[in-house]
Amino acid sequence: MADERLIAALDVHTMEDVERLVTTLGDSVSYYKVGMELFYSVGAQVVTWLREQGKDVFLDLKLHDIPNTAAGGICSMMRLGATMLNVHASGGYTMMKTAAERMHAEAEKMGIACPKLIAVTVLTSINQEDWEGLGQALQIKSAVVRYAKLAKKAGLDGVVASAQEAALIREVCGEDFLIVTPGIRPAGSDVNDQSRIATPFNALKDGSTHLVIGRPIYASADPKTAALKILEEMEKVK
Ligand SMILES: O=C(O)c1cc(=O)[nH]c(=O)n1[C@@H]1O[C@H](COP(=O)(O)O)[C@@H](O)[C@H]1O
Repeated sequence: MADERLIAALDVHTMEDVERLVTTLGDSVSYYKVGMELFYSVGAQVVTWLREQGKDVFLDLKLHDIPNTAAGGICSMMRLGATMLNVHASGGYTMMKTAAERMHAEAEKMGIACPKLIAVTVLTSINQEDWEGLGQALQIKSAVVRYAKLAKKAGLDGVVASAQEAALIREVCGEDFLIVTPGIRPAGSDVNDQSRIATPFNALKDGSTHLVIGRPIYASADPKTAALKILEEMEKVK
């Protein structure tokens, strides 16, 4: 049966691929992530279709712009009916706060449920070397916690962060804060382009509330069995 903590990433670019994967996974997955590859290819119809199948949708378009533009983009995404949306925390406190306030006001005006708004901290593909190459002086962990605190202060519901920072974020941002974690790799699977990775078990144990998992499921020869194995591992942390 589905576990709402699992968000399967639909990193494909046709509706046929989406329909095939969602049908194959059936009741085992109830929450999907639509990212830029799919959204830029097929548009809003994928969100509508997933909602019609009774699925929750994390619309991951990682907005990063001036406050007015990012807030307008978030409101447009909200009108599509997604469950969760995101911006980059590096867009700054004012951008995050403006986006959250406008989203809440617009949801109230429309009389619809407000989606969760979360902030991407430091991408899970970034390692310490990449990070220093950007001229960043803080350790990645310290930067992630700083971004998480800013996101919380700005009124966001949580962050995207690796499992390696989850325990610290939980300590600083409290129990209700969402920690959505990509870079999940079951033991023995390919790391691909990720850097700060963890197994499903360790991520949940360290405080992640949701696991975003792409290739270990959709690129597997048998996606349903891969998902069921991950769900079995997740069951061990309740
Ligand atoms: O916002 C995201 O979802 C995200 C943030 C991040 O820091 N790292 C990251 O991998 N992601 C997304 O999570 C998914 C991970 O996919 P896999 O590496 O294939 O499991 C991809 O769709 C990424 O776009």
